[in-house]
Amino acid sequence: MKLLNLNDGVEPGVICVEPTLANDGMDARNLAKAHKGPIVSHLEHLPRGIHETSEERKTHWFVGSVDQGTTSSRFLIFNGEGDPVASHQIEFENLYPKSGWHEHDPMTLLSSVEECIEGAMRKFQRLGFSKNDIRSIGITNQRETTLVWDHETGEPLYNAVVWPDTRTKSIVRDLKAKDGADAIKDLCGLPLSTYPSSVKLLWLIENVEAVKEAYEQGRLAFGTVDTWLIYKLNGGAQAESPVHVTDSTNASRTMFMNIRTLQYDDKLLGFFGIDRNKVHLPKIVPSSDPECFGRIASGALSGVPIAGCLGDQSSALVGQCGFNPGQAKNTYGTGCFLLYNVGTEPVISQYGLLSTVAYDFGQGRAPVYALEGSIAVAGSGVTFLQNNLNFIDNAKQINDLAESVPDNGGVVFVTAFSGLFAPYWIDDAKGTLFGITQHTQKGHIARATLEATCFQTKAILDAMEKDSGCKLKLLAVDGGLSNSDLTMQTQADISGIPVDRPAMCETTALGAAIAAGLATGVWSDTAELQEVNRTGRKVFEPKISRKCAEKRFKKWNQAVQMSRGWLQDNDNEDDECDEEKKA
Ligand SMILES: Nc1ncnc2c1ncn2[C@@H]1O[C@H](COP(=O)(O)OP(=O)(O)O)[C@@H](O)[C@H]1O
Ligand SMILES: O=P(O)(O)OC[C@H](O)CO
Repeated sequence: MKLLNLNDGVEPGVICVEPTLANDGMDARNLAKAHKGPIVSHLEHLPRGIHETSEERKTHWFVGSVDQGTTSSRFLIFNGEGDPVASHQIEFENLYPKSGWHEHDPMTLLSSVEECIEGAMRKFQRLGFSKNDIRSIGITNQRETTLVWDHETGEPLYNAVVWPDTRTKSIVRDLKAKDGADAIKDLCGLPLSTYPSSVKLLWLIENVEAVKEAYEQGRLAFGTVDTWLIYKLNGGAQAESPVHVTDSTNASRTMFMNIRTLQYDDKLLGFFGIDRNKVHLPKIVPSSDPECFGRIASGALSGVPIAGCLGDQSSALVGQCGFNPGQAKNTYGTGCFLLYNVGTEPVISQYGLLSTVAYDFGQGRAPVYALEGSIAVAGSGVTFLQNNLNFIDNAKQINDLAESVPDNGGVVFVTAFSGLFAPYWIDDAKGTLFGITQHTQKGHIARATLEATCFQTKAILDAMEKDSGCKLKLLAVDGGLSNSDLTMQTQADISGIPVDRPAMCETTALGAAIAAGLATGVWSDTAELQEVNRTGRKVFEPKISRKCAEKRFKKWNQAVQMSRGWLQDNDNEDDECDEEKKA
C-alpha cells in the first residue's frame, strides 16, 4: 500500500493516499483504522466512504443479500440501519421424482437468483440509487443440498439433491454399521443420517454414471448451494480465476469438515470413502471476507464484491443479533431450525442435537458455535396441505383454516415426510395421522400440521436444556410460517416461554448482509447492530397451564413412538406392486 507524499497543507494527523487506493473506500478504511486517523486523497472530490460519518453511512451505504431457500429465492437491499429498501422474490419448482426424493434444477436456482437481483435493482434504481451505492453483497442459502458439476466446463452433472431427500437411507444404514462410525459425531458435530451432504455425494458417485466417470477422471466438482452460486456468479469455469469456495457454516453441514479446525478432515473423508484427489472440494473460508468470494461477473451488479456467506440458519441467528452465548432463534421456513449460541467452543450434544458453526467472521475473531435442533417439515407441511390436498389456495390461509376449529379435535399429525430429524432421528417413519374420526374436519388437520412443528420445537428445547444446563427465557422467531399468529401462540403455549417475532421477518437475508457489511466497512463491529430490527416486535406469552401443555405434549410423544417402524428394510417406497406393474 503506497502512501503519497502530499501531506503539505493538510491538517496534522491526516494522511493522503493514491487516488486509486482512496477510491477503493474499503482499503482506505482499513488504512484509516491502522492509521487511527482520517485519510483523504488529493483528489478534489473526496471519495465516497472515507469521510462520511457513521450517521451518513447508515442512510447512504447499502448491502445486498441473496437468500436462496428451499421454496424461493430472493434478493434484498438493506441500508446501514438494517432496513430493507428494495427486494424481489421468485418461487421455483421443487421436484419430487420418486417417493422420498427431492431435487432442484441447479440452473433454475441460479437463474432465479439472477432474476431476483435484476428485479430488486430495478426497484432500487427507481428510488434514485445505483449499484455504486451497494458496498457488497452477502449470500445465504439452504444448507446440505448437494450439487455436482464438471470442474472443466462448469456444467451440472445431475440435479441438486435437496436436504430432506431420503434416497440415501440404505447408505446411512451401512455406514452406521461400519467401524469408526461412533467417532464421527465428535469430529464433525453431526449424527449419521440422510440429512448431510456427505451421504448425498456418496449416492451420486455410486448411482449416476456421469458423476462416477467425472470422479474417476478427477473432473468432479462438489459444492453446496453457496458454492454453486458464488462459482457461477463469478463467471463459472469461464472466469479468469474460477472461485470455488464455501464458508465454514455451510461446510459444517457436509460431515467432511472438522468442527474444531474448520478444515477438511482426512479421517472423515476416509470414513465416507471420498478420495480427495478425485473430487474438487471447495476451499473453506470465513463467513465474512472482502476478497475470498470474488465479484459478480455480469448483470446489474457487475463488479460488486461478494463479501459474506452464511448457511441460512446461521444467517438468521446473525440477523436476529444472537451474538451472545445463551441467545437462540427458531426459523420456521420449509423446515424449522433452532440455533442456540454456545460461544467459541463447540458443544457435542448427548441428546440428539447437532453441533454446528454459528458464524465465523474471521479477521482474528474466534468462530462461534451453536447447538442446533433441525425439524425437516414446517412450512412444507402447509405447502403440502395447499398443493397436494387443496385445503387452501395460499399459505396465509392456513391460519384461518386452523382457527375455524377450537382445537385439534384429537388429531395428531406426525409430519415425518423425511422421517423425523432432531431430537428423534427416526428414519423408518413416514407422515402419519392419528386420531381421525367422523368428527374430523380440514381445520383439525390444519391445526395438527401447525402443532407438529411446535411439539418438535418443544422436544428440541428440552434436549437443549439438558445439553446446556440452561433454560431458554425467550425464543426469537422468524421465517415464512412464523407469520401465522396461531402457530406462534401455540409455540408459546406448548413450550412455556415467550415467543418474540420481529416486524421485519427477513432476518435470514439480513444476516448475510451483516456478514458482507462487516467485511466492507458498513459496520465495524457487531456492537453497532444492537438497534437493528428491534422496533415493532410482537411477543406471544404462554396462555395455557403447564399441566395442559404437558398433557398435549405427552399425546404427541405417544404418536411419535407409534409412527416408528412403518418402513421395513425391504420396503419399496415407490409402490408395493412395482414388480407386477413392470411385468
Ligand atoms: N403467512 C403464512 N402463514 C403460514 N405459512 C406461511 C406463510 N407464509 C409462508 N408460509 C410457509 O412458509 C414457507 C416458506 O417460508 P420461507 O421462510 O420463505 O422458507 P424457505 O427459506 O425455506 O424457502 C412455505 O412452506 C410456506 O408454506
Ligand atoms: O429452506 P429453509 O429455510 O427451510 O432452510 C433449509 C435448511 O438450511 C436445511 O438445513
